[in-house]
Amino acid sequence: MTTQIKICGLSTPETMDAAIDAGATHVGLVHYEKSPRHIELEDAAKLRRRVPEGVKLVLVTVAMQPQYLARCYEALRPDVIQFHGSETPEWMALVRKTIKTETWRALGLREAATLERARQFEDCCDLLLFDAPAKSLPGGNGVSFQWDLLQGWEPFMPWALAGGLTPDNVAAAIATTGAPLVDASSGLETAPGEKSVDLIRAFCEAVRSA
Ligand SMILES: O=C(O)c1ccccc1NCC(=O)[C@H](O)[C@H](O)COP(=O)(O)O
Repeated sequence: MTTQIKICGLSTPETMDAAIDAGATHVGLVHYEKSPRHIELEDAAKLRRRVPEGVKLVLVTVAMQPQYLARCYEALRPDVIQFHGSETPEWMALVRKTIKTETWRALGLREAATLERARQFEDCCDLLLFDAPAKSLPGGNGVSFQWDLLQGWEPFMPWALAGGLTPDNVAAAIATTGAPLVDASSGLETAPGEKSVDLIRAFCEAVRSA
């Protein structure tokens, strides 16, 4: 099974095109003002138009208010809404019912117990994104977590791996966890929020070679 690739935190046409050309299956836009990858809706809508059929646009949100989430959805029509804040299963189920789009729940994986607690999201989202626990930001911190926490875990729903992934460590991450989808952001940047075309290409190549 080919590992799927999400390049997250894109903000320019050049890097969006590079991610798509390099074979990313998912491209992420962060709409969260505290992030160095924050993109305004107007600019996000322009990038949305560069995403072809077959590549999924992921809108990354953090505890967004309902009305504003609806406005963002209308502006971007993302294929996936990623919840990266403290959104509850009830809230996510409501969104999924109302907006009828694929939803992902990001979870900071610090201990094995989190994998059990994750079952509460089984019926209210389509995928669990295991990331490093929140630090200065809810996500996008460029920090890996203990991948061996996932060894022996029997997935009860689709899942993905994030947190500190780079072209140099992603093969080991896949070998350790068997992740069906890998998600990277900071590790593909030369400065906070500045994605590198070369690092995007190298990451996608490293996943394909893993
Ligand atoms: O990327 C951000 O700045 C961000 C800010 C707030 C919430 C989520 C954010 N990113 C979500 C992602 O899916 C990242 O790709 C994921 O956390 C991995 O990031 P990194 O460790 O930098 O590769």
